[in-house]
Amino acid sequence: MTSPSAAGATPVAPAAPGPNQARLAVRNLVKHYGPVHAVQDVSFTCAPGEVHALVGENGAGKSTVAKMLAGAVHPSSGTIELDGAPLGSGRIRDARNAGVTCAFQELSLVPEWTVAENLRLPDRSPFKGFSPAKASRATAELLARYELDHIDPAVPIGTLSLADRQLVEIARAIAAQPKLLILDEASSALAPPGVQWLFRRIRELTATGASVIYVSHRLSELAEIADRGTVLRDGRVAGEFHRGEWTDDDLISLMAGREASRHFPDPPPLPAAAPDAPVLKVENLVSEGLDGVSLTLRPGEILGIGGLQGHGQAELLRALYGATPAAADDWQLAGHSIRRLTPTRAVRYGAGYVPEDRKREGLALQLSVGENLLAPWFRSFGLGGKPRLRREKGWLNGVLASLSVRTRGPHERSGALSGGNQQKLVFGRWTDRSRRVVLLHDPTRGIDVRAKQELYEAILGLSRAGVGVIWFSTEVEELVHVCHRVIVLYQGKVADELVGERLTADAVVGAAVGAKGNR
Ligand SMILES: Nc1ncnc2c1ncn2[C@@H]1O[C@H](COP(=O)(O)OP(=O)(O)OP(=O)(O)O)[C@@H](O)[C@H]1O
Repeated sequence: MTSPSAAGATPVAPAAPGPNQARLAVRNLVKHYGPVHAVQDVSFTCAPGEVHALVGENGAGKSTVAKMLAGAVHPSSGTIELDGAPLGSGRIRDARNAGVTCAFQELSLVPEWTVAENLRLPDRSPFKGFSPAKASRATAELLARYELDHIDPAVPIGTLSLADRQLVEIARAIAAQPKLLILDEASSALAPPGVQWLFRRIRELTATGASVIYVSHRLSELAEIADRGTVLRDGRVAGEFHRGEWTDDDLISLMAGREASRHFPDPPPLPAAAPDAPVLKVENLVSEGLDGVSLTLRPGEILGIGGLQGHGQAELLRALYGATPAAADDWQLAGHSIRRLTPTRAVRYGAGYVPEDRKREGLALQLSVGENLLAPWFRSFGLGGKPRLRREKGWLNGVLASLSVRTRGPHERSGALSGGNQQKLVFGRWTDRSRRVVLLHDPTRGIDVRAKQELYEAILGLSRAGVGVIWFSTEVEELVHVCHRVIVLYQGKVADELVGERLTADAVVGAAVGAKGNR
């Protein structure tokens, strides 16, 4: 550890590399977007075979650095060198030709194209110039080589789960055999087995001498995979850390610029005996991917949904919101008997939904922050459905402040916000709007540690206000610590229900892989 500080990390930029050490050398990088100083004077290096992490709170500048390395954004000033040759022209093609590939959290795949077509996409793809039949065969071989043979090369990529799309995105970046691979929150949609899959791929790649830039909010992943890392705060380098020489609290404090730590708050107590009428009840719910799920949700209850992605969690939440057709023997939502549910009706009855894919389903990026927060109520604003932001100013500013959304205000275009701050908007629209049931699909995905804490508090706030919460999380710890009760889905069915002493991480993971718990 190079640090003189008690926190175990150096609060200054790393020294410039020796001439033959660095594969990647980033020096004094700066990016301004008009008045926004997204990245200021950032320097770091990455050696061949090294995994270098970039960490920081939402809006700290990680993605902007990643995009400059990938050629998607032109730096305002500073230099980027790969094996001594200049990068940073702001052209993706130049970066790719130099041997840089990337996988982003916000997927760059074309939903309507097949898996095979998407894998053929980048210029440096191994399938360039192949006939469709040959490309399809090559895709199947490539998927098999990367342990992804469960994915059909011939299906449109938009029909896959977010996790599978993420795996394809990563596979595509790796298949080009880059010198430098950039993974920007590429693991955020992956459950533990998917993350281990990714680590296997990274180790194979670094064994060939390739370097990896790894952006993630999941500190446990960094401990396992990162050799070194740079902490960004407000666009600047706040410190550097080395494998095995840091603790979660060190990094969190550096990211936040103050003493901070991660803890999981306990859910508020539920009235023990009073069996309030459930705010939601379904018996034998059947839909695509769901094979007869029954559950009840009490007012104020936080019900976690566990299981590996693809076992019906997304389908369950979508069905309960009326976003996909579903039928049940008995279905009650906030006192309404349901035969057929639509999202409009679900909102009217008091339901809210945070979808899996915030960019495709959750936000209209061209609309302002305020319009996105008010989107579910557009109809109630009368003709044209455009809300008057000024009239809603108090509520809007309250939501933005309570979730610490980094924005210049309700009028800012949502597309200009960092990914984590966009995610907060999708959640924020359901707070404090007389909801009875809120359905959450992995809402802390891509969110930094401090923001997670704020989101946990916001979820607890819903619970205290009597709102029933159904929360699917890929982070098992969240389910175990912050939920009252957890049901684990396996192959579209409830495999286990865990509560009290039985609610442990091992039990959730065991049920997720189909192991029989000891009842
Ligand atoms: N196209 C843009 N126009 C204006 N401002 C932008 C643009 N892209 C990013 N920013 C701003 O630059 C800052 C850094 O954003 P960036 O996306 O790099 O953060 P980040 O650390 O990757 O955050 P997250 O963890 O939430 O993804 C933020 O204040 C963001 O609002």
